Amino acid sequence: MSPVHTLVLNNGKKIPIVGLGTWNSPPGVVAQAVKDAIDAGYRHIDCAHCYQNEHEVGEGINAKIAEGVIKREDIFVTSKLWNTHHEPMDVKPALQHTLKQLNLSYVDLYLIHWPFAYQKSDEIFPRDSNGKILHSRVDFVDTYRAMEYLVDDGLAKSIGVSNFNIQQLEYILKNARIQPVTNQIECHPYLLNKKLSEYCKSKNILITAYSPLGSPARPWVKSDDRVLLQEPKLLEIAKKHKKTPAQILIRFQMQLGNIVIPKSVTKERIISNFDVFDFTLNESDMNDLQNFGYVERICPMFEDTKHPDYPFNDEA
Ligand SMILES: NC(=O)C1=CN([C@@H]2O[C@H](COP(=O)(O)OP(=O)(O)OC[C@H]3O[C@@H](n4cnc5c(N)ncnc54)[C@H](OP(=O)(O)O)[C@@H]3O)[C@@H](O)[C@H]2O)C=CC1
Ligand SMILES: O=C1CO[C@H](CO)[C@@H](O)[C@@H]1O
Repeated sequence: MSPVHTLVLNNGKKIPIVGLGTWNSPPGVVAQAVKDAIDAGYRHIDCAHCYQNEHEVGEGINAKIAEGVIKREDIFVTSKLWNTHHEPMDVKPALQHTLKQLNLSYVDLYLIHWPFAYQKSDEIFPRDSNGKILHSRVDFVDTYRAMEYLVDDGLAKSIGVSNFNIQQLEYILKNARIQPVTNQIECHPYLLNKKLSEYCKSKNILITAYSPLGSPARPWVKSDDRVLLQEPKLLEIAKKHKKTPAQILIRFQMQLGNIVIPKSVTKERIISNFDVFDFTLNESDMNDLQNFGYVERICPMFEDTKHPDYPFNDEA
């Protein structure tokens, strides 16, 4: 097995650069995907309560621990606090529920999934009788303080945030006792998030890039007929390096200095998406990949735009 390629978080802990995404990975399929990923060399799995498959993800991880392929400490497991559990008193029970689902005693990283809160509910998207999402106001610094206690308790080795904008990060940093180690955000050539990335870099907060392949399973948000994985310039770069377009997009994130979490439940893709350590994109490739122009946000959470903590009102 080749060495695990890692970056160092601002608390000195290591995080494997390439992780397996699990959103939209169906129960009945995802446990095998996790096992295939671990066999292929992945040592980082990105999960979330709202993906509703943590039980099966845990099955995959624990099967590989039981087989002796990995030990618990060899694998980096991330989960995320969902919007319905932002009240400080709900934070620890939410992680305890996730740990029970995963059948693990700690996560390596726990993130606030979004800065905005929904009303407490067992539903992922609680709605009123008109179908409108039931928002609530919880100061996310209060939520974050409850996250800090999870580190004290040893239930989460590191904590961080996801989908936070610069102002929201500044507010966290002003009040944090434990620095967030990462901001997990959408990042790919159609949405580079340059200002936010530069800000995070200046604060020693790593970017974890989600939807790095342009999330092709979300055609419903596309108002344009451009498909990232089929961009002519990307195909040209892939041909030149004898790599797949997906491998180029993953390598692109790595060379930006980001953690990257491509999702797949297809064994061949899981394997090939990890085969990204034996080539380098040159400066001109990197520039070309940063010149596609903004197309659109793949994960805009349109139903939440009126929430005062919605993060994307003044950034592209
Ligand atoms: N914090 C947040 O708010 C968010 C976090 N995330 C995280 O990031 C992960 C990745 O983002 P996601 O939105 O899933 O999108 P990705 O950009 O990772 O794309 C995943 C899709 O691409 C397909 N695919 C995978 N590999 C290849 C390949 N080599 N060639 C062609 N198609 C491929 C997959 O299909 P198949 O599985 O059928 O192979 C799947 O449909 C998520 O799974 C989740 O863990 C995502 C969105 C928001
Ligand atoms: O992580 C995520 C995956 O996609 C979901 C649906 O768009 C989002 O709600 C969530 O943030």
